[in-house]
Amino acid sequence: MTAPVSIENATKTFGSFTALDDVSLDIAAGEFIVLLGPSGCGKTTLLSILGGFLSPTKGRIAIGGRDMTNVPPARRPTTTMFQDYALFPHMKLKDNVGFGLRMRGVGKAEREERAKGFLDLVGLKASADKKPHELSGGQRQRVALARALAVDPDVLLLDEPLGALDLKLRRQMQDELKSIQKRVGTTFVHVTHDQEEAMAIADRIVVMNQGKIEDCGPPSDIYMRPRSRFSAGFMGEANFVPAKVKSVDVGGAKLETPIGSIVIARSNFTGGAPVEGRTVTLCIRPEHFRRATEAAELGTALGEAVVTGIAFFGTHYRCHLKATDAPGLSIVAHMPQSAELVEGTRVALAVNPADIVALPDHARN
Ligand SMILES: Nc1ncnc2c1ncn2[C@@H]1O[C@H](COP(=O)(O)OP(=O)(O)OP(=O)(O)O)[C@@H](O)[C@H]1O
Repeated sequence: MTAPVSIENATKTFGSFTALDDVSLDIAAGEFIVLLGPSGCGKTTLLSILGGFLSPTKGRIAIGGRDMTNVPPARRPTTTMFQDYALFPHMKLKDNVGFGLRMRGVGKAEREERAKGFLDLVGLKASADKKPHELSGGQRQRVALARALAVDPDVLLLDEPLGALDLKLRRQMQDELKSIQKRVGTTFVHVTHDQEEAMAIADRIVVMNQGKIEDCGPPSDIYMRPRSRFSAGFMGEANFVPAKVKSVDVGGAKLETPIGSIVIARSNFTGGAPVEGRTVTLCIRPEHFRRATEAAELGTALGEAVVTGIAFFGTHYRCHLKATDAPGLSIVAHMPQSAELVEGTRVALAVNPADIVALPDHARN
C-alpha cells in the first residue's frame, strides 16, 4: 500500500528551543522524499513527528487523508527504519523479516511465504535460513529493509539507514533502495545529510536549515535552480558573486558584478523577480565557468583571472582562481582535461548566462 502525506504548519519546540519551525509539506503517494540538511536542522524531529514518536507543538499531520496528529506509532500506517537496524541475532532471516507479521497474528505458513518474497525482493532469498552474523553489513541492511516492508506500511520512514555502511557499499545500496522503492511503490521519507545520496535516490529533495524548509524540488532543480544561498551551497559547490540589478526589461535583467556586466533571464531569479537597484547574489557552479577563448559563442565574458591552485580530478581540473579586477573574489572552476593550465596562468573567463542563478541577497547563509 501507499499513501500521500500532508504536513501542515508543524512546529516542535523543546523548552525555548524551536527544532521545527512552521513546516508545511505535501508528499504524493509513492513518492521518494529525502529530507536533507546539516546536523541539528530538524530532519529527525520531522521524521519522528511523522512516525508518531514525537507530537508537534503546533500543526497537523495527515496520512492517506486521515488526521494522525495524536495517533500513537503502532496505530499509524508507518514503519520507521533506524540506522542501527537491530536484527534479532538468534533468529533466521526469514523469522527476522516475518517478525512484524507474527506480532500481527499472521500464521506461520503465510508468514514464511511473505518473508521469503521480501527476501527475494532484496536479493537474499537463498539466505532465508541464515542468521544475521553470517551476513555482510550491506546484506544486514537489506534484511532490515525487507523486515520494514513486510508489514506493508503505507509510508516507510528511514532515518540515515545507510549511515553505518562504507562509502562504496553505501553508493551501491542507494541504487538498490531506489529500485526497490519503485518496485513496491510505497511512499518513502528518507533522512540524510549526504547530498550525493539525496541526489541519487530522491524524487524530491527537501533542504532543511534551522528547523525550516529552505528549498524543495527534484534533485536537478535544487542543483540548477536553488532558491537560497544555503540550498545552493549545501547541494554541491557554488561560487557566490555579488551583483546589482542595473535595469530590467522583458528580455531579462542587466547586472553589474565585480567581474563584468551580464544579462540574465527573469526566470533565473529564483528568489523573486528582479528589481532595479537591488543587490543580489549570483550562484555559479564551478563546472559552468569556461575559458572565454574556448567558448566564445557559449558564454558571456566575465573578466580575467589568475590560476592560484590546481588539482587533477580525473574528469577535470579543479582550479582556484583570483579575479584580476576583484582580487577579493576567489573562484573555483572546473576546467577540461585538455586545458593547459598551471599556477599563474591567466585565463579569460566566460559563463553561459542560462547557467547563472540570481539569489535574493537576504538569503540566509
Ligand atoms: N528531546 C529533545 N530535547 C531537546 N532538544 C532536542 C530534542 N530532540 C532534538 N533536539 C534538538 O533539536 C534540534 C534538531 O534535532 P534533530 O535530531 O531533528 O536534527 P537532525 O537534523 O536530525 O540532526 P542529525 O543529522 O544530527 O541527526 C537539535 O538542535 C537537537 O539538539
